[in-house]
Amino acid sequence: MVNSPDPAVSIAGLRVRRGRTTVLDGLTLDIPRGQVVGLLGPSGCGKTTLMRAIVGVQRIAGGTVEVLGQPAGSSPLRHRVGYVTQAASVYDDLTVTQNLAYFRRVLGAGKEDVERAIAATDLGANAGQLVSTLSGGQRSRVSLAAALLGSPDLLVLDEPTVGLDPLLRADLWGLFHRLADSGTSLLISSHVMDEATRCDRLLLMREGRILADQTPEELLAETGAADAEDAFLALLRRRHPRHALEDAEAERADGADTDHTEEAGR
Ligand SMILES: Nc1ncnc2c1ncn2[C@@H]1O[C@H](COP(=O)(O)OP(=O)(O)OP(=O)(O)O)[C@@H](O)[C@H]1O
Repeated sequence: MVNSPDPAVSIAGLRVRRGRTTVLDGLTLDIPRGQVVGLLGPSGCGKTTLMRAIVGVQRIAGGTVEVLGQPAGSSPLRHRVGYVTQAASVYDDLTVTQNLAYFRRVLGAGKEDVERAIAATDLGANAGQLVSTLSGGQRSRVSLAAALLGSPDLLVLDEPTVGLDPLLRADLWGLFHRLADSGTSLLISSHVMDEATRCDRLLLMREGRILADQTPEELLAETGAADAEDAFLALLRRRHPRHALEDAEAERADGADTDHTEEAGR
């Protein structure tokens, strides 16, 4: 983990509408450099939308997004930001090596990058295999390998560990931390709460808002919860207005003689 005073990403007052929905409504946050930052929250809370805004492919309705000191999506960032979407974005009718050789040429990265990316994602045994014959997990690792070409300064990975077995997940988190140790900044989304403790820092998101922006240790200490899932629920009760309202309504429905001692301590 490398600390730096300049954030990798700096977001102020970000508003995004998708269709008729306001998905992000005034989001402000910084993502530090050289750390593995987890973006966690339930399905539909806006994780992908936030990532799209950071890589500069999302139309925004207001606010600013700066990446590595430049406006998100600007041309100097083209080779400095790697993005892996949830859908594998590699060619089925090419082998792993052919895919990476193609993307390397597009990016203008060095030839040695192909071998390095294959080794980092543990795809050596599959290098000569057509992507159409790979398993889902192997295929998503090819997308990740493609994102590693050219050694980007910021990697934005949308649910990279979905569908992977526990051993592969552990290997990938090991790779993420090695990349962070060498100075890469990583933003990794997941809706699997038990991945929270693998991150240097966490952004917990709910309905387009950031509920928490802290280290896993701080989150557990602050909430007194045993794990990230419980911490998330505790934060929801404390901080999320809609749930606070629902709790209050439930209490009112319970009647005037309810004992509120426990509720007050939350
Ligand atoms: N193209 C679109 N048009 C309209 N609404 C959209 C569009 N894409 C996403 N949304 C809505 O925006 C909200 C946030 O979606 P987003 O994909 O950012 O969530 P997410 O947290 O990444 O979810 P998941 O974990 O399921 O990928 C959701 O309510 C979704 O229905």
